[in-house]
Amino acid sequence: MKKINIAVDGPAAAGKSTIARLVASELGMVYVDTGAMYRAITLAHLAQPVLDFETLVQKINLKIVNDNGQKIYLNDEDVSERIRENDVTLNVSYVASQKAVREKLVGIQQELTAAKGVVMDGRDIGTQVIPDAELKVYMIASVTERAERRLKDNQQRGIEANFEDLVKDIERRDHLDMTREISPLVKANDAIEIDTTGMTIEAVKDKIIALAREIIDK
Ligand SMILES: Nc1ncnc2c1ncn2[C@@H]1O[C@H](COP(=O)(O)OP(=O)(O)OP(=O)(O)O)[C@@H](O)[C@H]1O
Ligand SMILES: Nc1ccn([C@@H]2O[C@H](COP(=O)(O)O)[C@@H](O)[C@H]2O)c(=O)n1
Repeated sequence: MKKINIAVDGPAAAGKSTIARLVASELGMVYVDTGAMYRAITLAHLAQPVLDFETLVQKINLKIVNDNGQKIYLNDEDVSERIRENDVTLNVSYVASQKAVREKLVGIQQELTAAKGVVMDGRDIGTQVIPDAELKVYMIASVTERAERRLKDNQQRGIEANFEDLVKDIERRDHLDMTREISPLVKANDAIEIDTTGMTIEAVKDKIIALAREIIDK
């Protein structure tokens, strides 16, 4: 069976991580959520806001563990849930726009994908991290559907949220991610766009599995 990498990019709350995790599990591939890595560095920044980013990224110890989903450790502390809280979400796009942060994380992400067999989701995977990925998906959904999904998410996590604020935050983060100077969120020329508005999780997962199998089983 041919080993491939799958890049899944798209705006906030489009469904990337959920689907990428399911696709990786069904195909026996490794799943990497790169947003969690930017969120972990944001958490470190919030703890030491005066530290410059070049020093911060050298000082911190980031560890990703694939154990039936992905866990992320910052200086040996499991921060997988903490990074989803509102203070991190409000600051992550700013931190992710920093050159030193992107250089550090893209380097780690490229090491993780060098041996193939990875489903990686984020904003710049198909354009910057693994431009040679055998399959690239650009996942979108309407802002209202994405806000509804994130609202349910946050409620399940016990994170305070309301629909109108989520619409604003999603639009804010999309704008920041799409207009930043370094590695903006943009659909790769060879990416397949999937609009998941109104699609079930299962239907989206099956669509990507079918696309992947066309390549793997060639
Ligand atoms: N097709 C779908 N239909 C309904 N709900 C979905 C669908 N895809 C994902 N979801 C739900 O939407 C929420 C957000 O999905 P997910 O976190 O995977 O999005 P994301 O694109 O990775 O977001 P972010 O980039 O902000 O981390 C999750 O609760 C997930 O279960
Ligand atoms: N490859 C990536 C992944 C994420 N980001 C930035 O992190 C923010 C949080 O990502 P989520 O997937 O957890 O929403 C995102 O809004 C981006 O600003 C990135 O720059 N590159």
